[in-house]
Amino acid sequence: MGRALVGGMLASDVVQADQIKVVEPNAESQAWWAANQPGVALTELASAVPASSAVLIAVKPNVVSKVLDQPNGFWDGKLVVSIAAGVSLETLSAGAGHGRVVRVMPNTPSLVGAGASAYCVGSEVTQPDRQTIDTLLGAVGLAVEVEQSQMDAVTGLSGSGPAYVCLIIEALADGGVASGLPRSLAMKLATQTVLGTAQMIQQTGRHPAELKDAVASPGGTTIAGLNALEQNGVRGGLIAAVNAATARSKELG
Ligand SMILES: NC(=O)C1=CN([C@@H]2O[C@H](COP(=O)(O)OP(=O)(O)OC[C@H]3O[C@@H](n4cnc5c(N)ncnc54)[C@H](O)[C@@H]3O)[C@@H](O)[C@H]2O)C=CC1
Ligand SMILES: O=C(O)[C@@H]1CCC=N1
Repeated sequence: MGRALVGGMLASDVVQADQIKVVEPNAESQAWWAANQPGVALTELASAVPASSAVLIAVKPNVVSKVLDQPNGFWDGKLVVSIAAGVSLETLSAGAGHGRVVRVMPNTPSLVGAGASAYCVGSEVTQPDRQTIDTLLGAVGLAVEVEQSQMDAVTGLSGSGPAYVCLIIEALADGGVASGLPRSLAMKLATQTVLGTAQMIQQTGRHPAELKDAVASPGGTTIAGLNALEQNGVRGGLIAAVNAATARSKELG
């Protein structure tokens, strides 16, 4: 996720590579950064943080406290931003030793500038800090401020959502193959159908139910397909997916 965010921010020109330092202990991942983002410096936490105004923590949730556990005063004056699922503002504040902390839930389409991020802020976050966050996240897609109480549900919906949509696209393509289309054509058509439908909903502002009804001719093909979806519980399955991921985000916290 850190790669997607940095990649999207660099592509949008909102930051330059020489403004970013990456701390990454894993050798394979270091090699990825060197090969794919050669302008970004790889360094250690002890030298990166004192030279920076803001820090983005993009490690697994159970590693956040370990990263924050540094000598007294280490995080003073730094805007500390975490994207870890379930890790609360209170945990971030306790670790950083101050309330200038931000909890973000981004998603992977940030890599192509089409992300959806929601964030909530700690007690000492200033208006300019908010603008910094809006600028950085806004450069890679939609950025909205929410209440912390909404963060687990955001995680279950938009944070995990790209995986659900990938599964749906893959399954649509499988259906095309099952019905006789070559794999590459089926994948192209499935992907463009999901992209185009999302754009149509966004640009027309019309309710998905209305746009769905407009596709379904009486006695036609679409209503036969919709009937199969309802019989197989697709609607309930997606609702259950968001609920399960929301519950897991609560557990991680
Ligand atoms: N993958 C996703 O779509 C999303 C992930 N997130 C959050 O982003 C965080 C990272 O998730 P992923 O990118 O999926 O995991 P990942 O395992 O791909 O990335 C974590 C990275 O942290 C590095 N790391 C481990 N210990 C470290 C340390 N002490 N200092 C610096 N780096 C260290 C690892 O080597 C690895 O490269 C998680 O907290 C997750 O909840 C949030 C939104 C979406
Ligand atoms: O699966 C996860 O835990 C992370 C958080 C949201 C998306 N990926």
